[in-house]
Amino acid sequence: MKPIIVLKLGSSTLTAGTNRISRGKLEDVARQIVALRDDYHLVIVSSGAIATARQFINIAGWENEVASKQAMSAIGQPKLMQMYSEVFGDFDIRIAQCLMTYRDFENEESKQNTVNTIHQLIAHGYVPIINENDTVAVEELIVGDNDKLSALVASLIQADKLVLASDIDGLYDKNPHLYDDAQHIARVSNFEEVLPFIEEKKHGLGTGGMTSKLAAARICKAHHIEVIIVNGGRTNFLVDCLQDAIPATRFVST
Ligand SMILES: Nc1ncnc2c1ncn2[C@@H]1O[C@H](COP(=O)(O)OP(=O)(O)O)[C@@H](O)[C@H]1O
Ligand SMILES: N[C@@H](CCC(=O)OP(=O)(O)O)C(=O)O
Repeated sequence: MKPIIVLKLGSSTLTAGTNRISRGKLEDVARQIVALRDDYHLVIVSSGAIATARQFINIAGWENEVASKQAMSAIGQPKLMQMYSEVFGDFDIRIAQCLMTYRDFENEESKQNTVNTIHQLIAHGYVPIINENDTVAVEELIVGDNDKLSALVASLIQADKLVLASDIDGLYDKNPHLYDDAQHIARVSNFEEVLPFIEEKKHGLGTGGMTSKLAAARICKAHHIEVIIVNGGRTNFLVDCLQDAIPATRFVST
């Protein structure tokens, strides 16, 4: 079997900084999958269900509370998958949807069923697109942004690499949004050294930020999976980061 790359795409990458899912970004990802598919199997962990719902429904009257977000996710998820299907279909990429929760990683039977499903899909040339099942679990809605989910998926299916698309070129020695003199970090081998570098701009609920990306990298390190944080706003970001052609942060898995 070819090595597996798990690619995590968050809402900010998928919307390309706008309030709509960017078909241009989906095309960019599709083109890269085509470029890589002789060498790798691709598995996508995608947020964006709520962002998709926002562009289809009049959100006035929908409170910004967890239950409303769950309902919006249920509305947006099939529309998001429709967009993936349309755009990826133009590139002859077939897709499948898997919805999961953290609890599925605690149950041996669920874990085995998940592995079987994903391996069957990739063996038949399908790209699994995974999101949290927001109807039955709300962990990522409240505290995360699918970073941890993507790390659990990568570990479970014994992926070769996890690529986390961010809104920034990776990790710096301090938050560049807060400090002009922040220095980029290309490689990390020691987590304890970099933890103090994280200083999130937003506080409270609803942001994963670098904190959840480091948590994801920590999970993967235990399974010897390389993690790369790259700026998903760059065109061709996945292919380029694999070739070390753009700035990114690699967490070496030795
Ligand atoms: N040391 C750091 N280096 C880089 N980014 C940092 C750092 N500390 C905090 N951050 C924040 O993490 C953000 C990237 O995390 P990401 O999960 O992609 O974004 P978000 O969850 O905000 O959509 C950056 O935009 C930045 O605000
Ligand atoms: N699962 C939900 C939300 C996950 C989430 O918070 O992700 P993100 O919007 O990338 O911070 C969705 O697809 O909209």
